[in-house]
Amino acid sequence: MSDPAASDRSVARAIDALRRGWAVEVIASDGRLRLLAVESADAHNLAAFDPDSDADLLISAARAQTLHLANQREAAEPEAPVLVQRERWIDAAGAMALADPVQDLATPLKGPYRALPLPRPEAARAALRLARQAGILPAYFVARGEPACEASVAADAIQTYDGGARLHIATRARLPVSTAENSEIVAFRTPGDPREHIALIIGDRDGSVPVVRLHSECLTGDVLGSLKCDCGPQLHAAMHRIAEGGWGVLLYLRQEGRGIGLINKLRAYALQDQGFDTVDANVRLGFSIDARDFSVAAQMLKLLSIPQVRLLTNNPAKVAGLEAEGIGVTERLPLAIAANPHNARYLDTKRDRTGHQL
Ligand SMILES: Nc1nc2c(ncn2[C@@H]2O[C@H](COP(=O)(O)OP(=O)(O)OP(=O)(O)O)[C@@H](O)[C@H]2O)c(=O)[nH]1
Ligand SMILES: [Zn+2]
Repeated sequence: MSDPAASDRSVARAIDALRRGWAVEVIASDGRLRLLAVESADAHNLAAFDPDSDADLLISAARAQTLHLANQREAAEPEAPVLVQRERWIDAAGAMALADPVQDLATPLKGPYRALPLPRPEAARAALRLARQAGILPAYFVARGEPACEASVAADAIQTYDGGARLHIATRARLPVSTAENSEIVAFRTPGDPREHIALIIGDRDGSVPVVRLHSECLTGDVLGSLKCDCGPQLHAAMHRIAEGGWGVLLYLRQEGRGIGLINKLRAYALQDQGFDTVDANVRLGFSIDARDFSVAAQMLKLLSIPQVRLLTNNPAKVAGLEAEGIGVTERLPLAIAANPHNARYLDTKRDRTGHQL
């Protein structure tokens, strides 16, 4: 598809369809797959999609490995697709138990499952990517027949999908906050993504390079005061640091759960309750360790006419993400928060496994 807007539109429609439990067709150079997301399947839509109960299941290699389906060549790469033969006893709930590692303790695995050769790997890979973009578990029923599909999308469109294209400032207003009475909120909108990012500009622009914080949304930490992470205290510490420096900007990015969405983050928490760390939990669910794209933050800074920043972060990926998009990071300012018994392991894992520095 040559028109980027039309291409993004087809992906947006497919994402919407998946979340609603509607069938989607993914078309690649190696063929087409007709798919129903396991997460949004129920007896009703599954019967319409798969009247003969012979649809196979597509899952991530990470999940296949947990299910001991190790006979897949691609199993070394956790996000790769694996096709599993659907046994007749696997209904919608059974498929969810197969797809969702959180249920493993409550629903001892029935198995054995049988992996099948993957006839259309390019289409399958694109389909799993699409599920991750939709914030649902990367797991599908794959029709053998030709059920009607609500949306049809090309693998190339999924690959190049840019939900953040055409970001613009939608509105701005004064917003006195407890940390800084002299603040202004700026709201951003993009047609392809319902997530509305915001910037809080603290103080008056004075020509100096501003202190900037990129904060990824964390409902549990920011709003509920969760002790499992450091987000809430980091958010407030950052606002104080910016206010002390005279002027600066907090970018509040709606990238919940490092970009996998709230529900999948809570699934990761359930796996952490079972002993997995934050990195392994993401991978076990079939996601990458960090699914965020910091280029949206760079776009926001450009729209605010801020070419250079002093960045409050321990995460080198944020520095690299801004610099890759042409924002100068003149200084990195660490943002350390005292650990508590609930988040000590999380903070250690960030340091040891995701390259966070202090
Ligand atoms: N998937 C997942 N996300 C988590 C977990 N704990 C916290 N998060 C999310 O991680 C993100 C943390 O965001 P930030 O504090 O901005 O980023 P950071 O990578 O920690 O980097 P700095 O704080 O800047 O050093 C938020 O989106 C949280 O919702 C977890 O266990 N799993
Ligand atoms: Zn958090």
